[in-house]
Amino acid sequence: MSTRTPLMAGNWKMNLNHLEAIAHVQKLAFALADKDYEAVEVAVLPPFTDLRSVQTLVDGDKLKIKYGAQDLSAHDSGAYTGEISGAMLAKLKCTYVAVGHSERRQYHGETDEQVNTKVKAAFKHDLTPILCVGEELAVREAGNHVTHTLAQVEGGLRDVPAEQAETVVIAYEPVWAIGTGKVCGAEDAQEVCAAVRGKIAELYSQEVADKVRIQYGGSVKSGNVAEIMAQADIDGALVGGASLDADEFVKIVRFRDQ
Ligand SMILES: O=C[C@H](O)COP(=O)(O)O
Repeated sequence: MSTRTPLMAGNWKMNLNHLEAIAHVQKLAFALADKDYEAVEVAVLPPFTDLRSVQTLVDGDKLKIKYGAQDLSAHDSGAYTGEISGAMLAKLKCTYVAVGHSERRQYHGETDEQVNTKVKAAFKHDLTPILCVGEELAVREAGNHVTHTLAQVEGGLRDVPAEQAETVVIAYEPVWAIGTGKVCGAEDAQEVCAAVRGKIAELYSQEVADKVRIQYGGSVKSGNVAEIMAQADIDGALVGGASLDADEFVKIVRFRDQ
């Protein structure tokens, strides 16, 4: 296990309205204790429409849980119907924003160039991007998963300076393991996460690479999280389905007890 502070982030995707979000975060806050936050950084990524409610709750009750968005616009403001800017997310005191999630790449055709622009937009507004990368099944079966994923890392971080890059979070999510119940074996996940760290060392320096947190995502549950977190280059999890169950997400945060 690494010495970097693990980040357990719940990506709610398009689930939980703002009232459900309040109840869910209250449940998490009730269950999590100071010792949990000392060991692990805990974050939730609710839908945009929940963020103001989550902010109000976190501020009002001085909760230690962090939150962020699932996407942001590459633009700061203007005629971009339906988009949400980094400035708007910063105003809501978001800490994180997911960028380039495979569902954005798949359903919205996001390219590495667009993802790169969004990574820069996040940094511009002092948000920490969670840069999502990972291969589809056919790529894995062809044995090209490492090359494919490293190209996404390089594309996503293009022209990002070292002082920003060292704060980025990379989420390695093999697409075939997302929401399918098929977990990438811990050693297979480690292979790619180690290669991602190596790529960051090559692009920047070993010092930068040692600081970057790399999450695994794809059917993470309380039953498999400990094995995943035991890998040297895995510093947390980006949890989809299992993060919608507060008790299960708390167990994932407490992976050391599993
Ligand atoms: O962002 C989270 C990932 O897409 C993983 O989702 P999942 O845990 O439902 O497989």
